[in-house]
Amino acid sequence: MQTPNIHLLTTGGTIAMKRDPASGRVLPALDADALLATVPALADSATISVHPFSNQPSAYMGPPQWYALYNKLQTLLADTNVNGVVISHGTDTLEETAFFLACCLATDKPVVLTGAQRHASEADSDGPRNLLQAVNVAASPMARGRGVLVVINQHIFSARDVQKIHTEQLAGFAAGEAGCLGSIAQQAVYFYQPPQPHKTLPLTHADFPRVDIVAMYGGADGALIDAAVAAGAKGLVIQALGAGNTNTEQYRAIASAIKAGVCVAVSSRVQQGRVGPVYGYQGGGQTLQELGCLMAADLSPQKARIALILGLHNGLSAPAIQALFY
Ligand SMILES: NC(=O)C[C@H](N)C(=O)O
Repeated sequence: MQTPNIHLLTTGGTIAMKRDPASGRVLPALDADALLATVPALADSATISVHPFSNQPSAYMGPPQWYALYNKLQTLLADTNVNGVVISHGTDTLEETAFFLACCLATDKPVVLTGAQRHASEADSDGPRNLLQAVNVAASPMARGRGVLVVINQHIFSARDVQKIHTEQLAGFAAGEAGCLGSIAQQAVYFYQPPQPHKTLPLTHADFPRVDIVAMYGGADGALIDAAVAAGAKGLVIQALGAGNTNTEQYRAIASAIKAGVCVAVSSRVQQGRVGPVYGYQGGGQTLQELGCLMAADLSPQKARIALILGLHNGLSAPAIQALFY
């Protein structure tokens, strides 16, 4: 059997960081070749070509970097000899990059993101194992047609549902009620469900509208919502309470944001479950929906923001953006 051809696109993150002995700081250290060299066993699984994209913390990723990554992936995936792509990435915003790409990359080939919770100078860093497992998934014919995947700690997640749930533990990612799509054991890849069809949105240009996330909390007022509108936000995601609730002060600020033409989506600070028009007191989800707010289903605020950015980027109507959240 022919060895699969996998492209490894390196972006940085803890997987490529080490503690600098002089300063004691954990900093980017491994370039793409050095990262590849941390896993000699990769050569048994695939023929790998490395593509350095960046070497930075994932906190430095955002729409311009996601767009550049998307363009790079379009080129790599067009190569008919390539079986799949692995992207090494910091874990802090890994789910955002994965979701952005999942929303717009139209490909049947596996695109798999991975990272590490422990940096490369820790004796028990999880980076090499995660990288090996990500390559095994990208090389697996069973991973085709499943969109963008995330592989961490022997689990395979969909980009839509995965979330970082622990700051340090190796089992730092989960997918809430949706659960994981599959797992890896002794290098063998298992999926628990058949691939689900999903739609993608084209990226037509490099401009992405400003969309801010504003949190609701006990005693919050509308000042940050007003500030986001004044800063030029075209969209806002409210990180609401519970099933999508705010208070009177935020309700009033949201009403004036909508009047000013800003598209407002409601998400929740609670990690699992959906938002909806449940409560009818002023600021409750029902009253926010009556104002014209969209309900971001079970998407986290950071993913609802990406869906909103892409919906506005494509000039979609409010109902079409609402449909994107599902
Ligand atoms: N574990 C990690 O990769 C965290 C790191 N700060 C990053 O996201 O770049």
